[in-house]
This record gives sequence, structure tokens and C-alpha cells, in this order.
Amino acid sequence: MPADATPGGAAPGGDGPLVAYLGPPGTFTEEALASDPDLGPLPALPLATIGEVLEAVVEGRVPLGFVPIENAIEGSVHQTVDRLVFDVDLLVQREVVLDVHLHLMARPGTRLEDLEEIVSFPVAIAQCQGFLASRVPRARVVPASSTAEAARRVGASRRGSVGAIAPQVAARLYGLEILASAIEDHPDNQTRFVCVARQGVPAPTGHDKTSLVCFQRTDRPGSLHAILSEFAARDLNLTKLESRPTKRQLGRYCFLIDLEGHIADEVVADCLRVLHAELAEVKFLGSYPQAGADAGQRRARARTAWRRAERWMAEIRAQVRAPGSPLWG
Ligand SMILES: O=C(O)C(=O)C[C@]1(C(=O)O)C=C[C@@H](O)C=C1
Repeated sequence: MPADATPGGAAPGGDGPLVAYLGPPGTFTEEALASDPDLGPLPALPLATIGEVLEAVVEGRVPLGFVPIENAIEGSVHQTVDRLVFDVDLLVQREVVLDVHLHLMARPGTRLEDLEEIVSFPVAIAQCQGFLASRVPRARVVPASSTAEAARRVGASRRGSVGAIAPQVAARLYGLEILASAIEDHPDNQTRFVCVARQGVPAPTGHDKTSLVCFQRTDRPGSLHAILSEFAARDLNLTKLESRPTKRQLGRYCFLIDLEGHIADEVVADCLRVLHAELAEVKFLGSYPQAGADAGQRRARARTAWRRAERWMAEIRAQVRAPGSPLWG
């Protein structure tokens, strides 16, 4: 896709930013955005919070927003998930997965044992619980709106007793020194990000994901089982299933579901139709290409298989006789 096109095909206008992301410069979100060959070259706007990014898209100030949604250690980024589920109507256009390594940094000359306060984004802090408990057990943990914002604050602070947990690039940007590298609790740490827009579903690629939220009917017990059986009956593979409180009443939950397939696939559409008819509400969050190191290859394989299947079907259908023709010849 050329750099002057947005995912989904809408042509952007003017010289303004096309994609808002969780800033300031130096966040993992910025790194993930830059790593995507289509999104990376677009003019980008760093905003202070995930909420501001999503609002900017809702209000039409930018066509696209880019935000973290899920971490391998900590699970869902609730600030993103809850807004997409309950507050805004946006559609996921793309997902990007990034390897995440967190570093403890402070102003030059600060020692680990000097630290009385550590600032970071809560999702990042949660990924380093083991390190914090064993190496800086007495330091107070203070939340910031992003890791880079934490680094920026520490760089601007006059106190030598405060550190930030942030990406390596943030140390360089905000004049900090790294005191401990790769402090995340698991070495294979990754975070998934999504690009959202107000409308439009990207064309199927053959290797796609569909995200939806299912709200149970209160008058029918066992509805999770009923929901899952619709996927199982159609052999649809779920890549995520999470329950979230609906915020309306204790004990009432909705289910966030990611499945392999695209809304343009008849089997997916059929499944969603049945769920829509049976449940209190189904919210469609988008169908979009799946991320992954081998995503390109898998898409190419799916395209080849699809073309072969098309030829096979065309050959069979070419044999369909015209109405009234004899049963031979
Ligand atoms: O604060 C940042 O740098 C972000 O991009 C946010 C975020 C997250 O929300 O998970 C992104 C990746 C890491 O998991 C830690 C923080």
C-alpha cells in the first residue's frame, strides 16, 4: 500500500497528521507504529493518553488512531479495551505485535540504591513485578500516562532519587542513563497494538482476524456455552476469549472474542448472524489482517489455495447444464 493511502483504502486529504498515537515520542506505541510498513511513513501525532487518541479519531481530527491493546504478561490494556467496548464506535484496521524490553533509567549519576520512586505506565510496571520486588523493594511506584512520559518527567526532574521504566530509545531522548536492562519478568514479552478508524473494513487477505463483543441475555443461563458452541460447530478457531464486567451490575459480564476469519467469509458471517439473533447485543470491532512473523507467507499460501479453489469451483460450475437440456452429452 502506498504511503499516501490509509488502511481500508480511504484517501487522506490535506497535510495534517493521519495517525494519532500514544506519546510523547519514545513510547513503545511509536516504535510499533514505525515498524509497520504501511503506517510507519504516515504523518503522525503523539497525544498524551489512550483516551485522547481514540477521541481524536471519533471527532474526525485524524482518520486513524494507534494504541496498545494486549500484553503477553499483563493481558489486556483495559484503557483501550474498555473504551472500544463501551464508549466509542471504532473499527480495528490492523494489528501490530512488538517485542517489548523494559529498562530502568534515571538521571546520569543516579545509582539503583538511590531510587525512592519509580515512574511508569501501569501496564509496564506490572510487567516488572519480580524485578521491582527483588531489586528496589522500597521504591514507591508512581503511574504515568505512558513509559516515555515517565522518562520525560524523570529527565525534567531535579531529584536524583527518581527512576523511570521505559524503552531504550526514551533514555536517549530524555537524557537518562540505563541502570538495569530488560527487567521484564519474562524474556518473550510482547505487546499487541491496533490501528482503529471510524469506518471501513479492510478487504479479506485470507489470513485475517475478527474481533467482537458478545453481551449475554440475563434471562438465559449458560450463555457462554451457547456462544462457544456456535464457533465450535463451524470449526472457527478463537485466538482470544476474555470476560469483562459490563459495569452495570455485579456479576454481569460480556465476552471479548477474537477469531480467525473475516466477516466476508460466509461461515463467519453466518455465525455472527446467529449470535446477533440469540444474544442481547453483539458489537463488531473489525476484521483485519493477522499479525505475526510468518503472516506474509501465510497470506500468500492462503491466496494460492483460494485461487486453486476458485479454479476448481469454476470448472465444476462450467458443467452445469442449461435448464431443459438432456441428461447426456
Ligand atoms: O507506554 C508506552 O510506551 C506504551 O506504548 C504503552 C505500553 C502498554 O500499554 O502496554 C506498550 C507496550 C508495553 O507493554 C508497555 C506500555
